[in-house]
Amino acid sequence: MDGPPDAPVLLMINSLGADLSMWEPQLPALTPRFRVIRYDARGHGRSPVPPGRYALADLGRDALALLDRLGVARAHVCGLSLGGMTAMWLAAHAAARVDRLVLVCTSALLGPASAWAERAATVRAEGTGAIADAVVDRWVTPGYAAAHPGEVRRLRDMVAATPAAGYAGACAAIEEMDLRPDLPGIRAPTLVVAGAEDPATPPAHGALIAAGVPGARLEVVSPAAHLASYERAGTANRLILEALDG
Ligand SMILES: O=C(O)CC1=CCC(=O)O1
Repeated sequence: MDGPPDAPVLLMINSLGADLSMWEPQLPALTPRFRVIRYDARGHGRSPVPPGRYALADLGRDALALLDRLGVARAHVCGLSLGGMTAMWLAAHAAARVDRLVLVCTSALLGPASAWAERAATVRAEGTGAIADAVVDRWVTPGYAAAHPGEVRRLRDMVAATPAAGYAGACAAIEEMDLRPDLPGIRAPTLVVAGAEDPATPPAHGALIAAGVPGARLEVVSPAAHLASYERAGTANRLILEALDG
């Protein structure tokens, strides 16, 4: 946890193939105002890696268990991609625990299901190293990659360090997810952030969420690919602060 102990709590949830370090570019801007809780989603980073397929509800209940353990009754929630899906699940199924929502480069329905099954099978057979380059190609724009080779190596290493069973288990959660019916019931004030050049969850996915959640607002950041909060940290931080402070 980072930030003043008595500040409002902000829970940040990582994407598929990432760990809690993906939020490091947010810390200098957010920790003066918020008690920031970052954690590794199940199957990722240093969290346990249960065998088998995960469901989005598993990931959501993990987040609730963490809040319970930390004695946090209610938090703002910010998630990117799979983390954003978990955040939407929380807002829909545990509304009393969620204050405001920031959904970054995410989707309410991310098909085709067969692609997730195939990716999981590849990872189980060959490891996460086999897909790491392709994943990072979707995370940052070519311009950013050319200018920041060290960051690209770091991101690639993060993907490759994700346990294969955890990555594959989380693919199943995306394969089976359809949050579209939940969107109209979300009452948390919601900001949706999309990356204009995101090939994984293009802005149309963010637009669908913003159209479905009452009162939600969409911001499209450019140039930015899937890891928009990493590539365009300054813009993302400003938007997050506006959404949570407003
Ligand atoms: O790796 C990708 O294709 C992008 C992605 C989808 C869900 C997620 O968390 O990352």
